[in-house]
Amino acid sequence: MASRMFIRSKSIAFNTLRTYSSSTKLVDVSINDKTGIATVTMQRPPVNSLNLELLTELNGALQDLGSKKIKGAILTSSLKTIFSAGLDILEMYKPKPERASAFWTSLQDTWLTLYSTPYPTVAAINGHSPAGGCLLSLACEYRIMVNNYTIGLNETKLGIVAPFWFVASMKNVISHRESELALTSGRLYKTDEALKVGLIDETAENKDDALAKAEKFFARFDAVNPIARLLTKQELRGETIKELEDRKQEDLDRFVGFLMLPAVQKGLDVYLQALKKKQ
Ligand SMILES: CC/C=C\C/C=C\C/C=C\C/C=C/C(=O)SCCNC(=O)CCNC(=O)[C@H](O)C(C)(C)COP(=O)(O)OP(=O)(O)OC[C@H]1O[C@@H](n2cnc3c(N)ncnc32)[C@H](O)[C@@H]1OP(=O)(O)O
Repeated sequence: MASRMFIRSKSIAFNTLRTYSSSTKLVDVSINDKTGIATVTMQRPPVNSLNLELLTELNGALQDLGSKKIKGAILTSSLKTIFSAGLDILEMYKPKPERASAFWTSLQDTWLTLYSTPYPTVAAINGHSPAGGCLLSLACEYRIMVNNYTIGLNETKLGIVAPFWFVASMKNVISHRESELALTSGRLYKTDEALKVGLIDETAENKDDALAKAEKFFARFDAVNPIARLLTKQELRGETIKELEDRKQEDLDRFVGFLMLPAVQKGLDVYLQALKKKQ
């Protein structure tokens, strides 16, 4: 990507641990030379809502890492209290059909990339993570969440329906029963509740603690053959990936068609007004 800036800073004393860094406006990537761990940071204030541009940059960054020799990648946020507020509602509210198509395709592609990375992935969830934010976390292999935030697929609360691959992502992590209860009611779990049902794997005191715990997770693979690890991951995730690949166009058509329904637009309008009135 033309706007991407590559910096190699081996000789800079204060930055010796970040020998590779690639930063776009919305996504920062740094690779720690000592540990081989990449940190991918979403940085779209105020809430890291996922719009076309953020998703495109995120997908590009995750794909670039596939060609590097890294031990693993951590997905996190630059914001103090929010991992990601999910899909940018403004991409769905009164959308132009071409923009809505490009937006949804970029979400499908980002999920496909993240769900199938050759390198291990951890979501360091350092803030609230509703809906699309939860989806990104679910696409990682391991989730570590800072205390006192919320996470879940709350789509029904917006009057919208989580597509089949959102549901599959959830069901591949927590039980079918718990998924049904959570998705139909649009439940957002607090960090400790998410741990109890297995939606997250560990809790953390703060972001630094989450990053340190992520490093320990990657260390589990020190004695594991990387090809065996990857083939096992593919075996476990392949069916879900194939289903979206096979039904990509159908899923896109459903999304765009769904957005054009007056009742859906009305629901989004009410939700947006409620968000604004909150202050
Ligand atoms: C059959 C099926 C076929 C097709 C399916 C069709 C449709 C399904 C499609 C998609 C699934 C959708 C997935 C999603 O991700 S929808 C988004 C869900 N997200 C949320 O519900 C989160 C909403 N936000 C919040 O709860 C809070 O903002 C949050 C807890 C994240 C942060 O709270 P805080 O108090 O720190 O900030 P706020 O003052 O609330 O927000 C600041 C600012 O940001 C705006 N905002 C917040 N979230 C979003 C968002 N997701 N998109 C756009 N804008 C957002 C908020 O309005 C404030 O704006 P302003 O007042 O102008 O400052």
